[in-house]
Amino acid sequence: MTIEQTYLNYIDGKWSPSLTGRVTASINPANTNDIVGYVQNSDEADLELAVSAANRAKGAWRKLSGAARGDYLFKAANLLESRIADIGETMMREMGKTLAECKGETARGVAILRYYAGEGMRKIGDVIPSTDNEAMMFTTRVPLGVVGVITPWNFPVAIPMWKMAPALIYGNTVVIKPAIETSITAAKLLACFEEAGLPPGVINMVTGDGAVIGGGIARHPDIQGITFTGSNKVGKQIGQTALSRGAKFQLEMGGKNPLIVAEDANLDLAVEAAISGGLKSTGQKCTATSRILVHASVYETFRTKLVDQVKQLKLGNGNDSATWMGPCANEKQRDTVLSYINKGIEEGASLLCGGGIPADEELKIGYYVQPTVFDGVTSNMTIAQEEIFGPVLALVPFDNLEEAISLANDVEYGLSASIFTQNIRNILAFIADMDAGLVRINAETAGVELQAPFGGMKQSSSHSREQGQAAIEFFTSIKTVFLKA
Ligand SMILES: NC(=O)C1=CN([C@@H]2O[C@H](COP(=O)(O)OP(=O)(O)OC[C@H]3O[C@@H](n4cnc5c(N)ncnc54)[C@H](O)[C@@H]3O)[C@@H](O)[C@H]2O)C=CC1
Ligand SMILES: O=C(O)CCC(=O)C(=O)O
Repeated sequence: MTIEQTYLNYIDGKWSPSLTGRVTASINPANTNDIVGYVQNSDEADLELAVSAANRAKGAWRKLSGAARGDYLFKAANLLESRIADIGETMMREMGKTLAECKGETARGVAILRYYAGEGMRKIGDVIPSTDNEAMMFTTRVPLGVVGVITPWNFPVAIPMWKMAPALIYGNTVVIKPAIETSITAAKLLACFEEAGLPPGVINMVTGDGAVIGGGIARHPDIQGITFTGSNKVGKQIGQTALSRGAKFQLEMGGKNPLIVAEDANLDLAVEAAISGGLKSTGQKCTATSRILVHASVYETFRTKLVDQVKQLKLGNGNDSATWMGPCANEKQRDTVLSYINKGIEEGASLLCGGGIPADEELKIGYYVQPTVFDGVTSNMTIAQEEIFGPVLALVPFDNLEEAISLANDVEYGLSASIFTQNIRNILAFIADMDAGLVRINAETAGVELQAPFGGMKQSSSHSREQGQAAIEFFTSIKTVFLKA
């Protein structure tokens, strides 16, 4: 059904096959008969070439003005904008979310690029009064050098962009290892930078196995900074490896995000937010809602409305405009989600809807899981504690807001959290006491804005922040200058 193309690594300004001679198929999770293309299954020798190229390019790139680097990013943004349809479709075929979501995310990639292109013209330091009145003291910022970017499959454009664009604008060169599942989408992003004329070696891509190429990035002595989004397990390994050799690292990892529905909430809006925040992208967002804490007085009404609407969600291939929810992104993810559902049942939660693979014959060719809602979930259950990364919602009742916030905080994660209420006291208590890097009032837990800092508390991140102007903190070092005639 497709003309399968082979996509290459991008190293030192050239597209090249891996030295291994091996490729891996990128499979459409909505239809496993559809091979999107083949990507390079590289090894450390390929990574070595990419790091050497980035190392050679870094001196000239950092010497350019921020405005000159910004011009390249503006050009890449225009190219990406002109390819939203193609890149959105490629993303949809590689990881399964709906075409509308994929095109929307690609447009978000354009906006991220333009935002950071503009950053090239903004201030990078402060003047600080010296105790010596004949001296001048100020800060400036310098790039780290070569930055390794390790990205997941759930946001194949936005996450690489919000890491690569600030890395580049602040004067670093880049070696990216995208998730193997979405490496063709990544190759199409790299083509935008190539055609924007970025000098050879400034941006490089090596595709392959996580432990080999991602692990190689973490270990490589010529990579000064590593930025990662993905699982806690891998993030922690990368952090430890980077720390042991003194490299800077930034980790964005999991979430177990609560949505609190207070007794005065607008229940229709809260249901809409629970469905959109919990089930869009098949629940595969680190900001996805996974626990819904509902005041006892509105619990039954909320539960009925929620389940009625979840039952109506249409599953299918993201290329069908009637589809609301696509498949899980890969077989392993589908199996993980199913094993969490089974665990929920074993541990005594009641299944209200969903709970398995859909029966529809046409969905048998993909990694689909029914949108699932559990009732009677208590905080000690696995499904209330661990990140599922799938279309599973757990309902938990509460009697007062203090109890709700305490339940909401009773997990190892602290990424995002929402409350639906009209009560200013509730809102203020939630803002003050909720342990999350992103707190949202009368809005769903997912959906971050590119101009604002993003990151989590507790086990959700390495306590750094990405996006907006916060990105400068990771991608540069401060140099304090004391100047006297
Ligand atoms: N925070 C988020 O947005 C994401 C969270 N996850 C969580 O992780 C779970 C597993 O998903 P995976 O795709 O397997 O995540 P993962 O953490 O294995 O993969 C993320 C990235 O790290 C790379 N990687 C894998 N092993 C590595 C290693 N040893 N050293 C360096 N890099 C390595 C992968 O190739 C990919 O590029 C999901 O079920 C979900 O809970 C997954 C993707 C995104
Ligand atoms: O909610 C969003 O837009 C961002 C989510 C995210 O960063 C993630 O899932 O990794």
